[in-house]
Amino acid sequence: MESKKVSESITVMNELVLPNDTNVFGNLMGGRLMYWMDIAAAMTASKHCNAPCMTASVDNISFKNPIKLGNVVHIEAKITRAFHTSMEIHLMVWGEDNLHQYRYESNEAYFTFVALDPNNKPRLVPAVLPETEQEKALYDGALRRRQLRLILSGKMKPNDANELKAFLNS
Ligand SMILES: CC(=O)SCCNC(=O)CCNC(=O)[C@H](O)C(C)(C)COP(=O)(O)OP(=O)(O)OC[C@H]1O[C@@H](n2cnc3c(N)ncnc32)[C@H](O)[C@@H]1OP(=O)(O)O
Repeated sequence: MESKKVSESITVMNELVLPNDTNVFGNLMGGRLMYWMDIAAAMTASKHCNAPCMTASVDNISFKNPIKLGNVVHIEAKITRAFHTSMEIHLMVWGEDNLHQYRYESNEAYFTFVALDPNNKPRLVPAVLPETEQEKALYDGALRRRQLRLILSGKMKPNDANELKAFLNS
């Protein structure tokens, strides 16, 4: 299976925060943002492997700054690395105030997707070819993040996580 570049599957999504999207403080609801992030990440995963994909896990999402009513939510989803049937997607989210022409960081997260075959069973995905320095750094870190999330979900024994152990002991 031929490797694919990160740039081949980037998704950029923009949404306007309307009153129905907000909480009692007049800011974007966290749950609505996670819904949009899931969609953006799923589009990147499916585009990378040309198959339908399921969300397998979501790493810690920390909300740095709330996004205000009337601002634009700008989401960028990029694949960092593919393993056998799973792919890690990195999401960056900004709020944009188009009237005053500035943007602010809202949050960042990693989602894991699994590609499915026509019988809804996991299927192999193409490898990722990182090109830029940032893509290479995200690619390198992906193996450790995968080991940590598999340990936390009870799917890997800590003793088997060699790269993570080496990193923690360095
Ligand atoms: C787009 C959406 O919103 S989809 C809706 C929400 N998502 C769902 O309902 C998914 C429900 N879960 C499932 O269907 C299954 O658990 C699946 C498809 C995610 C995984 O199926 P499993 O039978 O567990 O497959 P299996 O154990 O062989 O693992 C398949 C891959 O998933 C990875 N995986 C499984 N669980 C996790 C997890 N919790 N975190 C990260 N990766 C995981 C495995 O490491 C493996 O990756 P690899 O092939 O690259 O090594």
